[in-house]
Amino acid sequence: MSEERSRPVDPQADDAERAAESALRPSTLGEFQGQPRVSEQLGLVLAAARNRGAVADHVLLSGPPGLGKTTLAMIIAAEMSAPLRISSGPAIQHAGDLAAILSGLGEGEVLFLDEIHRMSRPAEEMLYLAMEDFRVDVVVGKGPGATAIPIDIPHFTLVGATTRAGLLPGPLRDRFGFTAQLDFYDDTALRRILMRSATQLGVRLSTEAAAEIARRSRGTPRITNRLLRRVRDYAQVKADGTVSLALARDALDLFEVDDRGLDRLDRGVLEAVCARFGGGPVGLSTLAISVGEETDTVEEVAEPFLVRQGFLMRTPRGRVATPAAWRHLGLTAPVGAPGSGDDLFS
Ligand SMILES: Nc1ncnc2c1ncn2[C@@H]1O[C@H](COP(=O)(O)OP(=O)(O)OP(=O)(O)O)[C@@H](O)[C@H]1O
Repeated sequence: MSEERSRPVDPQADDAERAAESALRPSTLGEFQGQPRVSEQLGLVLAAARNRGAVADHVLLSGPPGLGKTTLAMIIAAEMSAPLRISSGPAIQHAGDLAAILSGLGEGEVLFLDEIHRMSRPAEEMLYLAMEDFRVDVVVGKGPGATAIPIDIPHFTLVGATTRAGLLPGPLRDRFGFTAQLDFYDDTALRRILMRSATQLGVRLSTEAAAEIARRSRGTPRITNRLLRRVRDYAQVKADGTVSLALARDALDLFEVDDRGLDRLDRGVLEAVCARFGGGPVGLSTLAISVGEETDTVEEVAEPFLVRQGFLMRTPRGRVATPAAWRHLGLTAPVGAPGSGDDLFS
């Protein structure tokens, strides 16, 4: 398990966690919380396909990890009463891998390709034809004598998922009939997810405790459910299993997730910028050394959330703490420092 993977606020999951998650997945669009626009649009697309007796258009789901792409793929298959096949871009390195998957599909099935942006180029080109004409060209032979034999494949719905829609080549993006960009969830949606998951797990959760866990979940259902499991563990060991507000706070404090969802790494980065570098600007590599982490970890794991929360700015001269960062740490910015009120923020 990597260092980041052991963070309670890591938006990614390993296989063991995915298995634990499967019990908590909503199975219908009605149960899927949040993302109201995506839900409504997708509901319409699927209902229209059902009414026509046709397979649904190909769907592209994009957004950060843990926001529900896999869950939506499962819901699409369930709503279309179709079996779901699951594969991923990294598993398809040769066009032949994809040809095998496609020719093994049944009529109307849903194929979920996670991390579709990581598929190999030849496989991607095969997918264009498959998506458009439900056909694959299998190349037989080599060199000048090679011939492409067209093979019809069943009509299917491709659900592609990517964390980086911008990395998808235009021709692939254009072949999806419906594209949904998933956004971070608001606290109301996360609270609803929590109340449902708590019922599923047999945890008695007060509404105040749910609000507290939601607030610390970084807008990500995966983190919400993980924090709930840890709070549940704490409640089972330290109390009678009932989760009150005070108990939720104690549990989350123990796991070092603060009241805005920052963990030890995030706070370490902010504290370094403020306390050691006077609020910045400080260069990425200096910052990484001062918190004892790799630059990649600081840049890819901690910073995106800190920037999104308005605690940190990336400037051409380096990282700079905002007034909100000083306030969050309970520190006062020295006069003249970024974030002190008499500088660029004032
Ligand atoms: N809208 C939602 N309502 C209820 N639960 C949700 C919702 N979205 C996600 N979840 C829960 O969050 C967890 C993670 O969701 P999911 O695996 O679908 O995310 P993902 O976007 O596919 O992540 P990754 O990109 O890492 O594959 C699951 O346990 C799922 O049940």
